[in-house]
Amino acid sequence: MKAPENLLLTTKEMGRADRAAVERGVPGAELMAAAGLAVARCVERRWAPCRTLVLCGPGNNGGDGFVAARVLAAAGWPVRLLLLGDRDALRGDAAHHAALWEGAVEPLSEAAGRAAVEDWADLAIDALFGAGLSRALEGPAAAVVEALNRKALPSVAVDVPSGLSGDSGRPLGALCLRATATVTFFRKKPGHLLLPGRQLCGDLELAQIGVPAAVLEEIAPSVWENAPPLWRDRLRWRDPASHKYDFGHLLIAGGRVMTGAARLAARAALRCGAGLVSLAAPEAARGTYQQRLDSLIVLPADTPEAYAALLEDRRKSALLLGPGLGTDPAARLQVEAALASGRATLLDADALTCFAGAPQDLAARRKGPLVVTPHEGEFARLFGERGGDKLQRARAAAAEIGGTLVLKGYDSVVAAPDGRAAINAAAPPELATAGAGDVLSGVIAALLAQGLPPFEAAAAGVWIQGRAAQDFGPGLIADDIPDRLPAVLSILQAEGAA
Ligand SMILES: NC(=O)C1=CN([C@@H]2O[C@H](COP(=O)(O)OP(=O)(O)OC[C@H]3O[C@@H](n4cnc5c(N)ncnc54)[C@H](O)[C@@H]3O)[C@@H](O)[C@H]2O)[C@@H](O)CC1
Ligand SMILES: Nc1ncnc2c1ncn2[C@@H]1O[C@H](COP(=O)(O)OP(=O)(O)O)[C@@H](O)[C@H]1O
Ligand SMILES: [K+]
Repeated sequence: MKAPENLLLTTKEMGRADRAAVERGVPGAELMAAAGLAVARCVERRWAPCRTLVLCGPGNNGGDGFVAARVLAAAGWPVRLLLLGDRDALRGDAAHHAALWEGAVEPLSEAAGRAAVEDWADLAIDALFGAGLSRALEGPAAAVVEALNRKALPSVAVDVPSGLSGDSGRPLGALCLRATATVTFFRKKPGHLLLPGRQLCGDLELAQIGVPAAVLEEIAPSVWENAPPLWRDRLRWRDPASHKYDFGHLLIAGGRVMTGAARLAARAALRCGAGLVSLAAPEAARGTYQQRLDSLIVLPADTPEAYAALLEDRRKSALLLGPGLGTDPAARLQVEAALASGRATLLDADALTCFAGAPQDLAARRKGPLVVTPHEGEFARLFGERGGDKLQRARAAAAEIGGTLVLKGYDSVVAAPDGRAAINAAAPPELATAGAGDVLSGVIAALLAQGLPPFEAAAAGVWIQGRAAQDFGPGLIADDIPDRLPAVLSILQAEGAA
């Protein structure tokens, strides 16, 4: 299985992993002991001993809390433990570890929870609900989470902050803990990476607790955190025998007015290793396109027919349309010609708007590999308002158009039509600037031109663009990104060779 270390598990899949581990002879109580120990170690690493309130729920998340409380108390920390529900109602491994806790078990009522937070605790461990949360927080759990958030008390959440869905990254009701840190086990969940979950988790730590990686084979999950192991071996590097045509020829369609967008894409594509980059443009704009980028080939395309004629050269291995293209009928005809050519095609921005409200038309015209890169606004324009979380919407839309879809943002989702998906968690918010998406489209299109399959090209492109913008800080503009791409590529090349 590809990149198993980056796989994300839904809460249901994590439950299966847990059961599969037990079936393979790893006792559940040991998994819980390791989970609680990891939580305690996280606390010890981050804070000096201080008054620590452990909030335990009625399920196994609470069981982890009992273990963490025991470890910290044994190390001399002042610990109070408040339990939601009846101690006698605890089952299985949670009951086992509760029995090993020698301190007091105080009932968690609304008043007791609030008072402990307001008058006593320096720090809280949230072991109320994890994967088993099935509805909005209410009663004492809601009251204590509300008090924690109001006081902004430092907190470590076990598995997920209570109130959050580990699958969607959204709170199940109005309330969710805003944790300082979250410790999760075996593999991350989509809700740890999707917004707002990623921010509600605070710093995320992943702990290995003894679940054997082999259980992943029977579960066969298909969602990953986007990272190089998923696609690094597909990247192409030059060697002494290399010829520019080995690295593909990308053709970008340039519009008449917004010429900066396609220029940004072209510069990024050249920096990302495409052997040749050509830009087809109407006469009025050709001079502008040629400025400041001598390695770009500018070709005449005054009509959709002239553009289509350029596609007869079979060496053009990928097509990019959208940035600055315009949305007039001629633009739509150009996009149709590209789709009909069967060439690997990336559609962004205006090229997607040409199919507003009619994704079925796009799907019907597609003859070859396709990547589309909408932001939320373009997504809504193309597909209409859709329900579901970001991951669900991206996967459904990708299946519908038969192409790979990148739903952009801080938590970009890359979804393939076969159900594979990657969630990106390595993009700085400074990318929220005009033209950053044009750079992304150039990066992905360059990888398509070099022969990467659409899902890998899109996932790699999203990661590479994010990394190139990392650590720049305030003031980043899209023009800064292309020239920072080579450094990212050098690192990837070195890692691949290692
Ligand atoms: N590999 C694993 O899966 C492991 C899981 N462990 C822990 O086990 C947790 C999952 O345990 P559970 O499945 O028991 O689930 P939880 O402990 O998250 O919660 C389940 C319980 O809460 C109740 N409940 C759900 N929503 C409620 C609400 N809004 N108000 C009141 N009660 C509510 C349910 O009826 C059930 O009794 C994980 O999050 C993790 O912390 C660890 O013990 C280690 C191993
Ligand atoms: N808050 C954010 N954090 C991280 N990345 C972001 C954020 N907002 C936007 N981006 C990224 O910046 C790029 C913006 O693309 P887009 O909205 O198409 O802009 P434009 O059309 O101006 O180029 C995308 O790669 C997107 O994922
Ligand atoms: K929790």
